[in-house]
Amino acid sequence: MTLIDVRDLRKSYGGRPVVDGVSFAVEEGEIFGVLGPNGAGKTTTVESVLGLRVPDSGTVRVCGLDPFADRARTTLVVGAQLQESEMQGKLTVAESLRLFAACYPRPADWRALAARLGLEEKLDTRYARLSGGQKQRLAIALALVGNPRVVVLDELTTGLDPVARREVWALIEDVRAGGVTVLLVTHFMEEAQRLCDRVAIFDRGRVAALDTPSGLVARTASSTVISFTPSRPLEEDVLAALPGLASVAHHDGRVTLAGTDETVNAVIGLLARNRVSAHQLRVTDATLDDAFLDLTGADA
Ligand SMILES: Nc1ncnc2c1ncn2[C@@H]1O[C@H](COP(=O)(O)OP(=O)(O)OP(=O)(O)O)[C@@H](O)[C@H]1O
Repeated sequence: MTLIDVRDLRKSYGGRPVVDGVSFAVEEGEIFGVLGPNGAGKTTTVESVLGLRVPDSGTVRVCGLDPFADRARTTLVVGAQLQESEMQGKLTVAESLRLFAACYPRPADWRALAARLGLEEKLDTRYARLSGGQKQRLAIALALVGNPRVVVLDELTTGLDPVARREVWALIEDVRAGGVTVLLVTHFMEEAQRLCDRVAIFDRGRVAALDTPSGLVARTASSTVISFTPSRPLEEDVLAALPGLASVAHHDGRVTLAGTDETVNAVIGLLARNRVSAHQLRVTDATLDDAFLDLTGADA
């Protein structure tokens, strides 16, 4: 069942299109990632899904509701952690969670949620006194406290340390196991690769590619990376003639080739024929990072 349906969404600011015909559908129980360079239109899109921005044209449905026209009902089924949010500085963590829980007919147990997000020691701390990472955890807890069917998380783990980031990933996996559908905007490739069932890569207001993380990686010209230190230098034109080769790099006597399985087999044959031994030969799969760069020509 489709829970988020976005069709031909368009939005311009000052005559400049920033979302330029975006379409995608998120199925129930999915963790759907939205990736893209800065300014690609990700936040504008997800805030349209939340009914916080009015698109110029196109349609958005969340759990069958129009999030703008049906704002009140939408807020009961959709939780959100926005890229930037602020609570009243004097409210404590417990007060914020109680306040939000009171807005929903079927709230989660906010104490358990606070504990899960490592906030139990901070329940009596005022918002203004929380660290950036603690504010971020509270924002995630507030997104989940209404027991939503869909949760939209914009830069979920920005500002969290690596340990906290992994804890939050485990929490999101639990949330999904509980049947919640997740729309996740992220700049962290590892996060997308680890958590997301499917990913839409945004580029200049459009969806440049939409697939599973492994499907996106498989599409890159350089799906395999081979690196080794040859016992003697190999001729550049011989390397350049390798089948399936996407790129060659040299660093400190080490050769790094990006290519395909065919390239790996050809390199092994080449080394054997030339009686060149390869020290520390490594063959690794390309990552979502490589796919992202291939598709957008930009860094995340
Ligand atoms: N309210 C606004 N008024 C004018 N321009 C805006 C407004 N909101 C966003 N933009 C512009 O729209 C473009 C897309 O912004 P958006 O925040 O959707 O991108 P993003 O992909 O989420 O970027 P980031 O990764 O940096 O968060 C940007 O160029 C931004 O400057």
